[in-house]
Amino acid sequence: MIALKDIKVVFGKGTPLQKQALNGVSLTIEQGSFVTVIGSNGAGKSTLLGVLAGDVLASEGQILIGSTDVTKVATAGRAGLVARVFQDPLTGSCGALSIEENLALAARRGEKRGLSAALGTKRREHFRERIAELNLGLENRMRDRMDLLSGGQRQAVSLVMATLAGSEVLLLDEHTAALDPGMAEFIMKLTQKIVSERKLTTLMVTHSMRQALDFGHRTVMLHGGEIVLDVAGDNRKNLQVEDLIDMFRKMRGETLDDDALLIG
Ligand SMILES: Nc1ncnc2c1ncn2[C@@H]1O[C@H](COP(=O)(O)OP(=O)(O)OP(=O)(O)O)[C@@H](O)[C@H]1O
Repeated sequence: MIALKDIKVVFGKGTPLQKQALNGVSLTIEQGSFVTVIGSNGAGKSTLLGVLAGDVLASEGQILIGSTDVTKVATAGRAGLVARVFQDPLTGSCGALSIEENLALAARRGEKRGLSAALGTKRREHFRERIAELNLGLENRMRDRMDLLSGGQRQAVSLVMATLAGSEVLLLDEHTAALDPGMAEFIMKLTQKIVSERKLTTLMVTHSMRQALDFGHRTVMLHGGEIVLDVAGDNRKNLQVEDLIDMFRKMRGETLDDDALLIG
């Protein structure tokens, strides 16, 4: 379970560039629930994921993950609680390390022991099995450097990495946006499988209205650092992509001439 209570985030406080990125966001997400997060550029989506991951500290408010108050806990202190996959496949894994070394590091998140202790024969076999489940043939390339993989292969490995430390919360920051349509579809199927099998509490930021409605249990729209839409159940089932695009138009007070981008 995640609970955000009246979260405010101000960047550059007291400077001419002061920006209120989140303005009183309250959100409770049940264990195992999958929430899609939409909103126009600058709405506060990445900041919302940032306050959950700990790399942005809230100026006001309280954050609970399970029963732990993490409001003042920085990223390293939340590593075993929260996993994150980024838009850029190069972020979140180390290109100079092999697939199995990256997996070993991910499995050790939140712990202090080194890499060599993490790569015993049993663990190597376990990692190999997890990677074989992807059906991408990467189990035969466990000692290849990560930077030899395609963007999609790397995102697939990143998703496996996100599950290894036993975190209950998964944050997905437009993690299919840089992939071709076929690979994006593969990664979304994999995401759904992992989230439901492991009952992960998940927030997925997306610019695709289709993705926002097709995946997960609930959709939240941010605008100007506030939640302006929060739908689940039948209300969400009855929503069409066009309805969301209309809402974007109204929020922005303008006509979108790039609707195709949002539909995709
Ligand atoms: N580190 C920072 N310093 C100053 N301002 C920031 C910082 N991070 C974000 N902002 C500002 O806070 C606001 C919210 O940004 P955020 O990145 O959360 O939006 P977003 O909804 O993720 O947008 P996008 O869809 O463009 O990624 C924006 O106005 C942004 O310029």
